Amino acid sequence: MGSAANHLTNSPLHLQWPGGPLSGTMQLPASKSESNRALIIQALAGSGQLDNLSDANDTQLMQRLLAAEDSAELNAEDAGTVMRFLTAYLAMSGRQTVLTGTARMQERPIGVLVEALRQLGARIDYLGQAGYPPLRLRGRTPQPADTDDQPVTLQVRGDISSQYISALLMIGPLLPHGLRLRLTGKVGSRPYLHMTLALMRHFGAQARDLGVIFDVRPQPYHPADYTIEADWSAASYAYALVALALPGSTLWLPGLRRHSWQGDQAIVGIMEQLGVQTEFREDGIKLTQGPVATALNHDFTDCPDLAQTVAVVAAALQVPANFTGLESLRIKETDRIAALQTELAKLGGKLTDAGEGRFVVSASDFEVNGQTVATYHDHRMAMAFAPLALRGPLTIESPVVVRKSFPQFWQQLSQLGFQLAERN
Ligand SMILES: O=C(O)C1=C[C@@H](OP(=O)(O)O)[C@@H](O)[C@H](O)C1
Ligand SMILES: C=C(OP(=O)(O)O)C(=O)O
Repeated sequence: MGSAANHLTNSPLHLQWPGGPLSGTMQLPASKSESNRALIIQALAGSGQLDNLSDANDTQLMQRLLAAEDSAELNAEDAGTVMRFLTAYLAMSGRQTVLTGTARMQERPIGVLVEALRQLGARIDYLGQAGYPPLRLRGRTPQPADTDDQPVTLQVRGDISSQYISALLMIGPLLPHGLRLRLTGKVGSRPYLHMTLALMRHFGAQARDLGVIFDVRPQPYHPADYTIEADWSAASYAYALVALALPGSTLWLPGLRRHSWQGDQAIVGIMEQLGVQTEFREDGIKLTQGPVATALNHDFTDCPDLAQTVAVVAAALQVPANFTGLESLRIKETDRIAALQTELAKLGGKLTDAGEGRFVVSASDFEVNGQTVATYHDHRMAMAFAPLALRGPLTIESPVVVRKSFPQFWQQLSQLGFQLAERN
């Protein structure tokens, strides 16, 4: 399918729902988080078959850069996992290269990871602002710790991005005596750390969460096969569709598992309160409608990527909501708090900073009537707002942004019956 049919362009995309309940199947992409971990671990483990790798740009990019790892410069674009996981992988293998990314990536911090890798002997320079990409990797000097028989213990902040910790964990089995990470601060996105450990163990490593300490033994990976699960973060947009659609709407989502390694499966419980029921079947889940709660409270510390979807649905359904754990949203593809505030306001919704980490979602006259939603180079802005087209005509700017995690997103909406037209 070419990019024109998928609307992977910068022309604003006009969305309209012809009316009536929604039903059908949404084919989800594979999890980019699982895919990108499996690719790094496979590169360290040797052969083994990875099935259902994501077609997301973040994963295609990881594959391309791993295949080109001897290049003088590698561009991780806007992919956080690619930037962070490759930094650790390449630094530990002593590569000399430059790792860069988009202008936004150059504003996303990486100092915690670089500092930890330096303690493991990696020689890394900042080519721009200290603490941010681009980075020059200049090989690795073996550290005295390599000759002790104790694992290296590093203290790592857990309150900026869990991706630094995942990146370090995955190289742990290669260190002569393993690695111990002592996490400090409020640890965000912890389920992503457990996904990392689960995949590492699948490929033969010994790695455990001991609470404050994560412990990786110096046991090498072995090759294994793995089939990537469908993406629960992407599933959140299907939940939003069912929450916003007329009574009697249903959706079938193949490829999601009851026992998932993805923390964004938390969408099941959150959306139950916003009127979506989940039925697990052997090969996927069926979404149907149910009662809507009168209010919603949720802490997004463990599942930051769901916050935009849930904020938009709560505002549209006029369910007053209290959110906490949104700290990391300001350093993602855009400042997601600011982006949500601006775009919800166009529709009559509000995201108010109530202080001490609490945000309130509210809406008085929420109406979708032809507004244009800006996307700020953020796939999740496009996909979180698009389901509102069930409530009225809507235009999404720069629909191409979805390619980061869900390149078939617009095609899937079209197959469900949405009318899509590019505006120039
Ligand atoms: O490890 C991962 O695959 C991810 C971790 C999370 O980032 P943070 O740890 O920076 O919150 C999440 O937001 C991102 O989309 C994917
Ligand atoms: C934050 C995200 O990705 P990353 O940090 O990997 O760029 C995301 O996909 O929402």
